[in-house]
Amino acid sequence: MTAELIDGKAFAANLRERVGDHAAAFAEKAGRKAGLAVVLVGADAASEVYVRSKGKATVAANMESFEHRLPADTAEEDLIALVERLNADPAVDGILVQLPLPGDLDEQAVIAAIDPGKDVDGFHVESAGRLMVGREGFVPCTPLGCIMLLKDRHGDLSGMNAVVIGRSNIVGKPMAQLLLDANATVTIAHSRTKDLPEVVQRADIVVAAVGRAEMVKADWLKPGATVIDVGINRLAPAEEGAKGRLVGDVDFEAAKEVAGAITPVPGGVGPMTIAVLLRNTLVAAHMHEGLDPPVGL
Ligand SMILES: Nc1nc(=O)c2c([nH]1)NC[C@@H]1CN(c3ccc(C(=O)N[C@@H](CCC(=O)O)C(=O)O)cc3)C=[N+]21
Repeated sequence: MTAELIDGKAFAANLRERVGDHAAAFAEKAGRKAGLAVVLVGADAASEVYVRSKGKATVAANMESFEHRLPADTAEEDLIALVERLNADPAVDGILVQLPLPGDLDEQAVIAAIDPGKDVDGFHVESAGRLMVGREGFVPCTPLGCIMLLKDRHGDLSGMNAVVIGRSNIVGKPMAQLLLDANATVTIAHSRTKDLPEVVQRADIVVAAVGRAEMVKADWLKPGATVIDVGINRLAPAEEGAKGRLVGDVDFEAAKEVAGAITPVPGGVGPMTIAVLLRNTLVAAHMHEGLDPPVGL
């Protein structure tokens, strides 16, 4: 058996297209475009790539992109002062501070400075709290993208056994909450979990978000399971000067012979993250203008 590929890239392109249409309508109504500010501290090469592709996708979706690049040795108070300026700027609907932050900048302190109404990453404690208690708020982009893919494939997730591997604040924990809200039976596994293969064996849905290349093996999977691979790991290049291959947290080649459906890396969850970021920004813009957020995005 060969698993169906879950084409996150195509799903994301479709979502970006719909966001773009709604964003054009928003600009007509509001007399301004929705705006996303991205703050990059330091010059991490991978972060540069993400920030550039976010900027391009933002403009392509009829929104305004504001990029702020600060040196790696920026003082925390200066970074927070920038966030506060963006909070006060009516052209900015969403603020994303690219993580991880270099040096000993306190990520929690910086995120806490973001106006929760502009927290399109969903990383603020207010956003996390709202998600946990079931109130409206911004949901982190990667897990929201994953649940969109799962609902698209399965419709109703009620009663399904879901195993989330990883317990980060940005993926594992919100992912588990979203699955719980969808009435799945949820297990969160992590580095201290005993007999992970046995835990994964019971799962109808596996979400792998550990950040370890090809860690999840095919023979752990229940045949027919749906596998969402959040990992983006670059393997060491075979030859000098070459770029290493990008792989997920799942041993894809073997897993696709057991799974019912699986996301590839690249082209799976990654593109969804950016599409959902644009979606969240457009929702924020509607709220800032007192307009009803677009339905069905
Ligand atoms: N505050 C904050 N918010 C973030 O959302 C955030 C962040 N910090 N820091 C870095 C991570 C990483 N991230 C990705 C987004 C898109 C792809 C993506 O589109 N990946 C492509 C491949 C890209 C490639 O070739 O490197 C894919 O999977 O097909 C990957 C990773 C958002 N992040």
